[in-house]
Amino acid sequence: MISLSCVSVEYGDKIMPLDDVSHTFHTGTTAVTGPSGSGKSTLLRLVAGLQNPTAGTVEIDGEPVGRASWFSAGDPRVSVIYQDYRLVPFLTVAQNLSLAVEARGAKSSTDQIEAALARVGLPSSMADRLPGSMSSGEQQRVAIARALAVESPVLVADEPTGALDADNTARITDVLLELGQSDDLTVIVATHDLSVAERMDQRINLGAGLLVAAA
Ligand SMILES: Nc1ncnc2c1ncn2[C@@H]1O[C@H](COP(=O)(O)OP(=O)(O)OP(=O)(O)O)[C@@H](O)[C@H]1O
Repeated sequence: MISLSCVSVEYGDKIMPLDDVSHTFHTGTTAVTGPSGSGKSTLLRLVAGLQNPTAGTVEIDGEPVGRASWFSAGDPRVSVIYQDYRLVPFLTVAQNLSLAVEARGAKSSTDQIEAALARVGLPSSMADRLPGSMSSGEQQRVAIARALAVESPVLVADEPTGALDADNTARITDVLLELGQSDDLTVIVATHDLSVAERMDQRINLGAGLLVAAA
């Protein structure tokens, strides 16, 4: 359970995308929608511990999210998935996953990497491919597998289908839904795509600094 209590974020020039927002995210998938600039990415960064709120608190299971600093890669309980995948282009799929695991101070194994790939529907034969030789949808699956390999209970995905066609959007949405339903993960997805948002278990909408639960 992720709790935001009275959270505000103010940037310079009095830009205040989040103004005294409180919300609880439960296991399963939640879509965060709202117009461009409404604070969706800001909200995800707060949950991931990549940015501190100006006011208020963010907690995961009652423990504060790690304070963001130049020395921190964010809260280890949270993995971030980006629209542009952010895979290291000169490392194989397996090496990309190992790097993420080892950056968190753990040891990676072939079994663990193949299991993470299988959970997103990729065969182990893809482990030795370079990202550039894969389709956009496959690269996004690798990025999700990387997030799974580090075994974080929380996934935040910032426009994960923004660069994908309709078929791949549907497939990646299937993967995220499956992770929320069968793996008991808390998955928060910022999206402009209402076809993605509609399929999530819960939806919230941001606008004018406020957060409104959506149907
Ligand atoms: N580091 C920053 N410094 C100053 N202003 C910022 C910073 N980061 C975000 N903002 C501003 O805060 C507001 C919210 O930005 P954010 O990226 O969270 O919105 P968003 O809903 O994710 O937008 P989009 O859908 O276009 O990605 C915007 O007006 C943005 O310009």
